[in-house]
Amino acid sequence: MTKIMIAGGGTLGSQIAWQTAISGFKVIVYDKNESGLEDCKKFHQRYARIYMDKGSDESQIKRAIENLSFTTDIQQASEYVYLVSESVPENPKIKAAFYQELSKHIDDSAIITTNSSTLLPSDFVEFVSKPERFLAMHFANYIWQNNIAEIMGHKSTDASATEKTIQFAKDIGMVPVQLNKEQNGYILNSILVPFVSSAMALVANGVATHEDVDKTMLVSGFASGPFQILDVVGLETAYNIEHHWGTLLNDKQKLANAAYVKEHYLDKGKLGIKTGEGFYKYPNPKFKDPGFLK
Ligand SMILES: NC(=O)c1ccc[n+]([C@@H]2O[C@H](COP(=O)([O-])OP(=O)(O)OC[C@H]3O[C@@H](n4cnc5c(N)ncnc54)[C@H](O)[C@@H]3O)[C@@H](O)[C@H]2O)c1
Repeated sequence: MTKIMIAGGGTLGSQIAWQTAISGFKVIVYDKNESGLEDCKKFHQRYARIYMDKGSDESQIKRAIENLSFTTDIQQASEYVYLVSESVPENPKIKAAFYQELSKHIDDSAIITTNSSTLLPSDFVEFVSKPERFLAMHFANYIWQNNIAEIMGHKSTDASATEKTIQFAKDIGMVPVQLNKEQNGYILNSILVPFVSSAMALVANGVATHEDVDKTMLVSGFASGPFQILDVVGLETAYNIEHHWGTLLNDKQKLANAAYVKEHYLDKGKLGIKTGEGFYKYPNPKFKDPGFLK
């Protein structure tokens, strides 16, 4: 059976792993931290319930669980792998170190994909052993309903690696969209990141509360408010993006957004839905109150 390696078992890696396993592939989740693997297994219990609510039967759930294995050993994870999907933190140093380590163990025939939200495959090309088999395959949070896969190569990605990645995306139930050239943030995050970043600026600058920002967008016809989205994304990832791009572009507002999120949320262990609290408290966030939009 075709074996897929998911690197990083956090918010997105856990979802890609589950979706891949329930689609019939053997999946090994590699995480540097034992706690990352434990969290991943807990996320999977939640996804099992969500998928059953969406119509999966018990035998499909059982098969997904049987298809999944977990390790902190990158050498073991790399054996006989057809495709790697990387979801380690949105931090260039961490990703570069991961690719350097992976390159020591992975077979030359494997396709290697990054799920980075805003970085480019060409940022990491020097750290992978076979650049021609390296590209981005970017998923969206809540993979079971937001089933997009943005496929984006760099200048020397082989057409055959791209085609195989598109086929894999289809095989796991995604709608693949191929970009014509590299773009930080692909299509989705080229639009979404400025949206949530502007919302963070309003709150960090004391213009409005996060609740009033969300209320404004919801009453104006948006399906979700930016702070609802940020809690789903996870505030560590939001912080990493604002901090990285703020530093690189010398963008003081992005750095102020990052500092605000760190002080008020990360330092207090409030990382979003995954820890039960971010901008809102779960399972009964304020935006679910009947009077929220009044
Ligand atoms: N959260 C989202 O909504 C979202 C959506 C699309 C893409 N992404 C991208 O996916 C990637 C992961 O984001 P996330 O939100 O899942 O992060 P996360 O913080 O929830 O999970 C990261 C996981 O990686 C593990 N890890 C840390 N260093 C590692 C290493 N060197 N090797 C292996 N594992 C390591 C951590 O233990 C953790 O389990 C980022 O590049 C992010 O931009 C995130």
